[in-house]
Amino acid sequence: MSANGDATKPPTILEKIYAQRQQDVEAAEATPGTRPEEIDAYLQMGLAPPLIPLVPRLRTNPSTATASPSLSLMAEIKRASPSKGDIAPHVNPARQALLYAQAGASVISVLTEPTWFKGSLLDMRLVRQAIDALGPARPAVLRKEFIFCEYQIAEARLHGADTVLLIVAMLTQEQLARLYAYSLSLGMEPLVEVNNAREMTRALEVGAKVVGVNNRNLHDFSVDMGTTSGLVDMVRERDVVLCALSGIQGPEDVRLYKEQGVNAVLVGESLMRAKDTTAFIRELLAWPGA
Ligand SMILES: O=C(O)c1ccccc1NCC(=O)[C@H](O)[C@H](O)COP(=O)(O)O
Repeated sequence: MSANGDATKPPTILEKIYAQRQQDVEAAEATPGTRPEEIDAYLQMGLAPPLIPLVPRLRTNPSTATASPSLSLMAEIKRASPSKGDIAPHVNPARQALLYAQAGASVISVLTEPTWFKGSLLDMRLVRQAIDALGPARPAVLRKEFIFCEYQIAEARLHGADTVLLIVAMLTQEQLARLYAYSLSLGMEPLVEVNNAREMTRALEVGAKVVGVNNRNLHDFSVDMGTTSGLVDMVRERDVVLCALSGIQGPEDVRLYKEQGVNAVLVGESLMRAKDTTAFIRELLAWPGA
């Protein structure tokens, strides 16, 4: 990842996370049992659990049959974050995922970064195991990570992810195209995250079918809910699922996005802090009978 272009400036949070994750991945790749060739061997043995495809899953939710347009929920397991510190450090991710799934979430997003978000691959694996009991209508599992290499994608697939996050701001166009293609080769349509028109153009150039616009600027933490609204026109005539990510706090945010043609919302902190998760999801999405 290129630094912020000025060696005299302190690194941004995204640059710090990226540097730490590089060290973490190097350590995992050097550890007997989790070396890249071992992960590949497990995948080739068919040990990764079966996938469900992301796009059809995102096009289905409790209001699909009745409401037009309808909007899907990507519900996040988020123990902590760099901007807010601890949010729900002691959450049981499997139980939380079941609550999300039973309330109608199409995707469960699991932050697996340990240092700032207190997440892990074990959290994601437990989420997958818990929702497997729901059968083929289960939500898809998203590995929410800072991905820069094939290893992290292979690891995600082995541990039960149906999709992975690719953050355009972290990757060169060559890396983005390569990792997008690699994820597809494992059967996973990635969620490609952008924050401005230039990044949206890059996501569309590699053929992304699911694009998330992050309302949070990952360099300075500022949240601008208009970021997603400002990019809707770039995908209006395309076969792209457009998702609004970050900062969503209540039904008014969701209603506006739905009117503007946004297809899904990804919600973390406000879901983790909700006293009654199911009631909050009902209120947020206004799904009939959900
Ligand atoms: O949440 C942060 O503080 C953060 C900081 C730096 C990089 C990524 C960050 N969050 C990851 C996410 O994308 C959010 O967890 C996700 O969009 C949900 O956001 P929210 O609903 O605002 O919790």
